[in-house]
Order: sequence, then structure tokens, then C-alpha cells
Amino acid sequence: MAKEGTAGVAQGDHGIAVQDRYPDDFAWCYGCGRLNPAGLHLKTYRDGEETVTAFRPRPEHTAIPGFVYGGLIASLIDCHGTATASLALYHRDGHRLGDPEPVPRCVTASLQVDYRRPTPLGPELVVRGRAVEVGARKVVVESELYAGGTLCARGRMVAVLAPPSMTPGAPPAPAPGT
Ligand SMILES: CCCCCCCCCCCCCC(=O)SCCNC(=O)CCNC(=O)[C@H](O)C(C)(C)COP(=O)(O)OP(=O)(O)OC[C@H]1O[C@@H](n2cnc3c(N)ncnc32)[C@H](O)[C@@H]1OP(=O)(O)O
Repeated sequence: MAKEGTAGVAQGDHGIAVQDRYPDDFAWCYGCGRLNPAGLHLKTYRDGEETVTAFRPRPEHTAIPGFVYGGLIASLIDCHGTATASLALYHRDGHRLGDPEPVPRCVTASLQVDYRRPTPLGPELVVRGRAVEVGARKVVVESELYAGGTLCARGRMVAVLAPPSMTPGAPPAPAPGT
């Protein structure tokens, strides 16, 4: 079990973050894209059967003074969840981070966040996640967000392998119902 904080994170899969293995074209996400200079640069690591990430909110992430904005909490759960889903599909296919095969990119189909108690602004936030269902293209991920070891939020999401129409430069997908 990893301790709270980046320094205590047990880094499996050769200590490589999932986001560091996304192909460049798919590494621009505001929450977790390593190539987005204005982004949050979230990093997801394997920790045994779970995944873990850590992020310290800044003053601009305030909801009311002293507490973290709920949208940031949702973003952390979201980006950590899509990375957890990507890793689950990669493992299912027999790969480990560091293999030459690209890590598949998942997108958020559905996201539920339960805010259990106000999240204090100050401590590093730790999100732990796990894939609870792994289908052909769909992965269900559950997660918890902690501040100073206290559970503040829970997440449940459906992540889906990104369709070819989301590849940069691809022709637009037909509108639903056409
Ligand atoms: C090729 C590589 C491309 C890489 C691109 C990288 C971009 C990176 C961007 C970075 C992003 C970073 C993160 C972000 O910010 S992602 C940004 C926010 N998310 C989006 O913009 C996604 C928009 N939605 C879509 O594109 C499509 O609807 C998707 C792709 C999600 C599914 O449409 P698609 O036609 O492909 O799939 P399908 O309809 O055959 O469904 C497949 C399975 O999923 C199940 N399901 C679907 N929806 C829901 C739902 N709401 N609740 C529960 N389940 C749902 C469905 O029942 C089925 O399950 P099953 O029957 O198999 O059990």
C-alpha cells in the first residue's frame, strides 16, 4: 500500500506513468497531457492491483477559501480513471509499461463523483483507483480521493477506448441518428 504523497507512491510497471506512454497526438489533455504547458500534468502509476496519483492543489483551485473546487476534484478522478482504464486494457493484452507498443487511449463516457466531505486546500490529494470491469472496449473504474488520509470523494466512471474518429486529423464522425 502506497503512503500518501508522490514520494511514497510505489511505482509499478518500471515506475513509468501511464500518461508518459500516451502517443504524442493524445498527450494534450488539460488534466493529464504531458505536452500541455498549461495543464495539471497528472501522473498515474500502478501500485499492486490499484493505481495511484497525487496532486497538490494551488490557491487558484479554491472553491471557498480553504477548500478545493469540486471541478478540480472531478478532473483528478476523471484523468486518473481514464489512465487506469488504459492500463487495464494494456495489461489485458499482455503488455507492461515500457513495452514498445503504444498505450491505448480511453475517453470518458460517464463520470459520477460523490463529494463525501469538504476537501481542504493545502494537503496533497491522493487518488487511488481500480478497474472493476474490463470489457472489449469499455472499462468501469472506481476510485477514492483522500486529503491527508481522509476520504473526501469517491468516483465511478465508464471509460471507452477512443474511436478512430477521435484521432487528430480524422474526418468528423457522423452525427448520431444520421
Ligand atoms: C484511435 C485512437 C484515438 C485516440 C484519441 C484520443 C483522444 C484523447 C483525448 C483525451 C481525453 C481525456 C479524457 C477526456 O477528457 S475525454 C473528453 C470527454 N469525453 C468525450 O468527449 C467522449 C464523447 N463520447 C464519445 O466519443 C462516445 O460516446 C464514446 C467514445 C464514449 C462511445 O461511443 P462508441 O460509439 O465508440 O462506443 P459504443 O456506443 O459502441 O459503446 C461502447 C461501450 O461503452 C458503453 N457506453 C458508451 N457510453 C456510455 C455511457 N455514457 N455510460 C455508460 N456506458 C456507456 C456502451 O454501452 C458499450 O458498452 P458494451 O455494450 O460494450 O458493454
